[in-house]
This record gives sequence, structure tokens and C-alpha cells, in this order.
Amino acid sequence: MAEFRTVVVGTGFIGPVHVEALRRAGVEVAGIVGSTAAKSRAASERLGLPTDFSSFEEALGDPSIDCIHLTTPNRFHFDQAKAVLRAGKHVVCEKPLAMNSTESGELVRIARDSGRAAAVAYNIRFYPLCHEAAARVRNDSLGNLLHVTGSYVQDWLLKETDFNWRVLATDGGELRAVADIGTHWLDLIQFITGRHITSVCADLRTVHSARQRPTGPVQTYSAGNAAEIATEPVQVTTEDCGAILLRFADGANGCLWVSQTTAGKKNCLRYELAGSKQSLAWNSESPNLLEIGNRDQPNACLVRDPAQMDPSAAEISGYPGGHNEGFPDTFKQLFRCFYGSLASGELSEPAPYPTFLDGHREILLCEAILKSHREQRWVDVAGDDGSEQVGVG
Ligand SMILES: NC(=O)C1=CN([C@@H]2O[C@H](COP(=O)(O)OP(=O)(O)OC[C@H]3O[C@@H](n4cnc5c(N)ncnc54)[C@H](OP(=O)(O)O)[C@@H]3O)[C@@H](O)[C@H]2O)C=CC1
Ligand SMILES: O=C1CO[C@H](CO)[C@@H](O)[C@@H]1O
Repeated sequence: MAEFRTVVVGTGFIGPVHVEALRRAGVEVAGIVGSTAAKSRAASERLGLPTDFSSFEEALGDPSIDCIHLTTPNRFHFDQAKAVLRAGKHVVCEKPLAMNSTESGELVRIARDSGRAAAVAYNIRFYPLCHEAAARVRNDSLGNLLHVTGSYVQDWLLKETDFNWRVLATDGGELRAVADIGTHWLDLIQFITGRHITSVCADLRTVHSARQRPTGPVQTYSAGNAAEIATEPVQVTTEDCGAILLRFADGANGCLWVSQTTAGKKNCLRYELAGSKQSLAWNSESPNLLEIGNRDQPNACLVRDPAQMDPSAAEISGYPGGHNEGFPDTFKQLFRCFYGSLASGELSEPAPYPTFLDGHREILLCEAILKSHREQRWVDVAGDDGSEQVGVG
């Protein structure tokens, strides 16, 4: 995949993760750019990258660059993704794809018209045992899917003094915990089950309606000591936690709990899929184990091992069993998949990676969740053509 030259935009938490994973996937990283020329240079030097590019615009204008990765805060995704596609380049955009479905719908149309590949970085699909779970649903090991439950919980925004751009609706979007982490779970579950969520009923809560914002810059996940940092109070409308009941297209149902205020849970996504024959359970904090629940025989636990997994899961496993894989490996596998498609020239739908259409569907789901919470009732998720899907039951 060395034939592709890529630039990463954003030098914060996840930008360098993209750089490292691209290199491990064998893609040439021609540079990283930040919000200023000085930040671009500092990040390039830190990561041992060329310093040829100092801004997003410079990378856009260079015909030798094939693809751009966007790892900037959510409010920049729409304009930047549009600009990348219009410059004739492929794009990988961080989640959530945009701030609302008008933007994400437009991005889907622009991507289709451009003939370029456009992915959203829903990386959690690329834990090998999540591909294994999808294969087991496909090959009917579980039987009929009955219900899906789970959670995505963190603690880095527990205190009133914890602050990040994500808490502001203007920077991250009107939904926060749901859009920031809940959509990983919702994307993952729809990927694994092969079913769309058609209706939702949500009850969300803002624990801190005011937070202390540092007057200087803040890094994602930084737990500063508020006593030493100058802050100013700021009103917060985005949710810290909440519950969402779900209905799937075929009658299965379920629920998701999302929270960024659960002490002790650093970054913990869990799911349990219950079928008429078996259940499956997985936890992102021990991602090399998949629990298999049986009614009439002992339960089992599959330890990630390419020799014992479906070929689709073995294909995205980089190491033999017992050599634990984790968060950074998911990005490597996502990028291997994306650039592998580019290298083969196979860009037709359905793509083997999460596309802008998947990203748009997540935004439609978020909008239904917000509407449901505000109106305190079940809401059908709009179809990706703008139509209302018919809810079940
Ligand atoms: N898939 C995943 O697992 C993850 C996804 N994400 C997603 O990635 C995105 C970024 O999150 P995160 O890395 O945590 O955020 P950070 O705030 O840590 O980093 C964002 C970076 O973007 C830079 N930036 C802002 N505006 C521009 C611009 N116009 N041009 C170039 N760079 C710019 C910021 O610069 P400055 O420092 O000057 O502000 C900062 O370096 C979000 O959309 C988030 O949802 C994040 C973490 C994990
Ligand atoms: O996967 C993730 C881990 O946490 C980050 C901060 O909440 C998210 O933005 C991200 O998508």
C-alpha cells in the first residue's frame, strides 16, 4: 500500500494514533498538520514525519497526496471532508461524520458524485472478536436474534471541573455522550447484527449544567488539577449520560446505557447479544475474549486466536492467540481494509469498511434519539433517503 500518500489533519489525541496505524498498515504518511504552522511542525518533528505541509490547505493543493484523514473536532468535519472530496482525494473522517443530517446527507451525495472512497473511523468494528461475533450472527450460531443490551461508559468528564470542546454543543454537536461514544456502540451493533435500528426511546441527563472551562487549551482525557488552573464557568446543554431503548427492523429489541460520568470506567464498551440458541458477550476492556452463553451445555469463552476464528475475523487479526491486540490495532486493521480496497480498485457498495453512508445513518439515529428525549416518546429513525422508517410494534 506504499503507493498511497496520506496526510493527517489534527495533532491532538487521535491524530497521532492515525499516523502510527497508517505506518503499521504500510501506508506512506507524508505529513501531519494542526491548527497552526507551529503546531504542524512540532507534531511532525515529534512523530518523525516530513515537515513539507504546514496547513490543511497546503495538503489539499498537493496533487501527490491521495488521501486525507480528518481528526479535528466535530464542527470542522463537514467543511473539511467536502473540501477533500472536491480536491479529488479519498477521505477518512473521524466520527461523528458531521454536526447534523443536512451536512452528513450532503457529504454522502458529494462522496458518491466524486467517485472517491470516503470512510468514517468507526474503528471498534475492527476488533477481531467483533468481526467474529458478526460472523456468528450471519452463520446462525445464535439462532434468531432476540435482544441486544450493553453500555459505553467512561469517567473522564465526571467532575464539574472536567472540560473539553465536546461538552459544548457549538463544538461537538447538540448530543455529546451519545454522539461521542454511544454512536460507536450503535454502529458496532448494527454492523454485528446486520440489522438497522428503526425506533428509539431515550431518556438523557446533563449531570453538570455548568462546568469550569480552563482559560487555556485542554487536551482530550487530560485530568488537570482545577486548583492550579484558571477557569471560567460555562453553561452546558449536552448530556453526560442516558438510556436508550431500541427496536430493530426484524422485531429484536434492546437497550444502551451511555455515560461519561461513571467513576472507574475509563473507556468501557460492552454488549450482549441474545439469540434463540446462544448468546455472545464482549467487553472492550478485555477485547481478546468473547463469551459464548449456552442454555443446555457449559458456557464457553473464545480466546482470540486466528486458528479458531471465522476467516473474516482471522483476516484482521495481526498476531497469534495469546499476543493481546487492542485499541491501536483496530485503526491499523481499519486502514488495511480501506487502503486494500483502494489498491484493488474495488470501490462499489457495500464497502468492507464504515462509509459516509454509515456515518450519515448514525447522525439520523442521533437526531431521533434527541427528538425522543425532548418529546419523551418513541421516535422512528428517518431513512437515509430522508423518509421515516416504520417502527416495529
Ligand atoms: N475513533 C476513535 O476512537 C476516536 C475518535 N475521536 C474523534 O476524533 C476527533 C478529534 O478528537 P481528539 O483527537 O480527541 O480531539 P483533540 O482536541 O485532542 O484534537 C483535535 C486536533 O485538531 C486540531 N485542529 C483544530 N482545528 C483544526 C484545523 N482547522 N486544522 C487542523 N487542525 C485543527 C486541534 O488543534 P489545537 O490543538 O490547536 O486545538 C487539535 O490538535 C473528534 O471528532 C473525535 O470524536 C477521538 C478520539 C478517539
Ligand atoms: O473511542 C473514543 C474514546 O473516547 C473518546 C473520548 O470520549 C471518543 O471521542 C472516542 O471516539
